[in-house]
Amino acid sequence: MGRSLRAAHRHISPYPHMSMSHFISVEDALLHILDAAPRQGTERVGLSDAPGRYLAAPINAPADVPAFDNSAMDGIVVRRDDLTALPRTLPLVGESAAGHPADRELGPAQAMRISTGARIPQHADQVIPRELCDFGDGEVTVRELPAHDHIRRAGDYLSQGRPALFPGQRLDAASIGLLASFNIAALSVVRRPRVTIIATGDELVELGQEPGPGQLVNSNAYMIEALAKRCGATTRVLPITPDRYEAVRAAFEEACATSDLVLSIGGVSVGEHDHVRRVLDERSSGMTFWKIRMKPGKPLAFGTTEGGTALVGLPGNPASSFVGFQLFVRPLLACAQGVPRDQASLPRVNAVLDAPVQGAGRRRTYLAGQWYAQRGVMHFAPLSDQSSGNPALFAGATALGIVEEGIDSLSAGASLPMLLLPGS
Ligand SMILES: Nc1nc2c(c(=O)[nH]1)N[C@H]1C(S)=C(S)[C@@H](COP(=O)(O)OP(=O)(O)OC[C@H]3O[C@@H](n4cnc5c(N)ncnc54)[C@H](O)[C@@H]3O)O[C@H]1N2
Ligand code: MOO
Repeated sequence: MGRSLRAAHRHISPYPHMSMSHFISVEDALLHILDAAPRQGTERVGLSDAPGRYLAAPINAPADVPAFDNSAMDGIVVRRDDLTALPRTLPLVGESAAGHPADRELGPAQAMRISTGARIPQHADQVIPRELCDFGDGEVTVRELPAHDHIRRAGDYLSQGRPALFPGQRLDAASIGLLASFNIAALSVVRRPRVTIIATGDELVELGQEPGPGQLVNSNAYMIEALAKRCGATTRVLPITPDRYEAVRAAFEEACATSDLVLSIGGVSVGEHDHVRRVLDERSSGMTFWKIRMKPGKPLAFGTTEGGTALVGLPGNPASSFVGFQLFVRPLLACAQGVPRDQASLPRVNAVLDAPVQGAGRRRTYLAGQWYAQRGVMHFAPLSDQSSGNPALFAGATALGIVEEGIDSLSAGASLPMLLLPGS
């Protein structure tokens, strides 16, 4: 794939006179990126270190769940055949409590106290919740027969050997609980992708330094690092790289040696000091594209090295970097960790727009906003200043509203799709 796309890319002039029809669509860009997602190896981790990791191999139930027939209610346990006529009084012959199963079987015309989760004694086949019983001295009267037997049979939830968790599944609290119930203390997960972040720009100063005239803090590196960590990666942020071709090339060289993914920030547009694209092209065995029909985030470069490292050049504007990450890098990191493609992107739902918004002609527009639900209907409230240079834009955003290509404006009340941003 790389070779033919590289050829296609070479055929197209990549510079400013490039027409909009040569820009790649968001969907095509994503397909190319996911085709090149680096494959991660696996490693073993203890259960406490497993939350948020991605399962490497299926986990089958090692035994029936539940492991033994047990009661779903507090009450008594009887033989159903003894309750053909009600009310019926039966002698209480013992108890099966959780953790203390009865040491005897249940005989005919007998009842036994039982608690939720306690083992069903042999020959018993009906639990009666205590609300349907009257207790006397050493006996119990059953007033009513419930419709259900209130017994959780061995293997009802999962039978031994059945697949319970699947490769690519992110280990959340519930799956960690299930693994613990299987008595699994260590397991195989996908190795975390190693991401190196290269911020380029002579105007940048390191966090904690005082910006001089015309300078600003390298804030994007921290935003991108936070996002990459949230997506399961380990991260390394290189010192700020000046706007010199040799410096950008050296930074990429260093990063590629130890990374599954190199993310650069800035210097990817057409300015005289923008060197990322050239370096990325030189390092790639198949640079796949450069410009995407979207706003913000139009200049986004992608390639892969001979060694399989993915290279993404994110634009420098904070909103452009953020959107580029959410649309392309998030799914790339998810797929690299085994998530199926159709689950790798942000969830998309339809919403009602709260205020009028502008589109961007032939580019698809992504708007920062907040979602809320009112009477079962999802709404999208766009934030006020949608400038891609605004570092405050996405700080309060919970959704990305989408204005499709070719739509110049949408009025309040219009329907639009939106992507839901996960909290991070
Ligand atoms: N003649 C043209 N100029 C520009 C075009 C174009 O098509 N023709 N595209 C514009 C668009 S759209 C974008 S997006 C930007 C992207 O440019 P770069 O990726 O080359 O980014 P820079 O020029 O390096 O920086 C843009 C902006 O972002 C600030 N920045 C950069 N890095 C950081 C960082 N790590 N932390 C915080 N802020 C950062 C930088 O100071 C600039 O203000 O190009 C347009 N220009
Ligand atoms: O693509 Mo740029 O991100 O419009 O500012």
